[in-house]
Amino acid sequence: MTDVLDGDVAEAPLCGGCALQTIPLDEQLAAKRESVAAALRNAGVEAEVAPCIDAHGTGRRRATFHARRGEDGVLRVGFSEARSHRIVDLAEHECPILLPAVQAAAEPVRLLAKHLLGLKKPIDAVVTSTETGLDIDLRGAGKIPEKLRLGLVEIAGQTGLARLAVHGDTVVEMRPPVVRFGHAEVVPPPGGFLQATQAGEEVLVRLVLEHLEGAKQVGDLFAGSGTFTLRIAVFAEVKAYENNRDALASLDRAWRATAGLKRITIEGRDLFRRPVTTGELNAMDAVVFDPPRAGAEAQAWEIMRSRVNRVVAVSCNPGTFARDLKILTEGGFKPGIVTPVDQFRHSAHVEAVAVLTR
Ligand SMILES: C[S@@+](CC[C@H](N)C(=O)[O-])C[C@H]1O[C@@H](n2cnc3c(N)ncnc32)[C@H](O)[C@@H]1O
Repeated sequence: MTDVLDGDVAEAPLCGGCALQTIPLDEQLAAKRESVAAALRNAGVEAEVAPCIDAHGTGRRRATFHARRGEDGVLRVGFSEARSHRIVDLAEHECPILLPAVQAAAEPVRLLAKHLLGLKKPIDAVVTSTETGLDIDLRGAGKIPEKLRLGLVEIAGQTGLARLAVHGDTVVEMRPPVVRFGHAEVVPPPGGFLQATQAGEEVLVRLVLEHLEGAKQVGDLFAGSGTFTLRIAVFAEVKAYENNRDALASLDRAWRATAGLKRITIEGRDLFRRPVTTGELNAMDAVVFDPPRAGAEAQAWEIMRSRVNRVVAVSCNPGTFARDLKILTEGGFKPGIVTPVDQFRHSAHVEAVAVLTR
């Protein structure tokens, strides 16, 4: 079953990001569930794995487009072809996974990349659809000469972008690009992390909040701009840790501007090098962690040695998820049901949420 996720399928689709496009959806979901179950079995973790929840919803609200000039001199904007550097141009192909607003962002990106053609650099554009319009962060351009920056501002205005940034530095903000986490309005940093689909965010939040029921002091580790923190703060005080200080500043501003939330304290910290210590953890009655693909190994050891007795683990990598859960089980934690969540339709990616108690 997991072979399906290797993407080695007959009639592989044109675009490399969607290796599973020809596989029926129920088989994709079954294979994703099995990849989580297999990773847990291989790590020696005994846990029941629920069916995979389809969280594609209305589509991906965030994508990275490549803008490249081909050997024929034509500028193309889109995704890489399977096993190739050629670009599948979004002007010629409708992408089956993107929100329409994100698909439409290919045209502003084309104008922006065309404007920067003289730099002869491969440009990537991180595109996010927000409540107030498109937020685009261009990467790969290096330092932009002032004259070219003015042109970028003009194109952003003509195409109605909410915000345009280059390498995370805002070039122009026509309107703050707002996303809503519960009651809080958040303006994430340019290119900052957001769950890939709105439906995915809602499913992950629902599971995390269910697993935290009754907690009063919660640690949110790898908190980003506060996807979980700002919802948890409705019923518990939260300490949020994250190494992206701009994301934490967005979280903090949103907390200060939102009535009715309990106290949130933030700390910028590299949790791989300096995990939250047992002493700090002992003041919490539950911890959530949602690390990048490398997982939360150093953090799992600290939690295992602490007096915390409830952990909610969220992950985008079954292998490191299983490894981290194994560490926790060695400290006496027992996993409850593990729920796989699919917000990356047609790709091999899968997320999982588990609660562990002792
Ligand atoms: C999968 S995202 C989850 C973010 C947040 N929980 C959410 O749902 O929006 C992982 C987060 O870990 C942060 N991160 C990556 N490496 C880190 C590290 N070494 N220490 C602390 N945070 C890190 C990233 O900046 C990102 O915000």
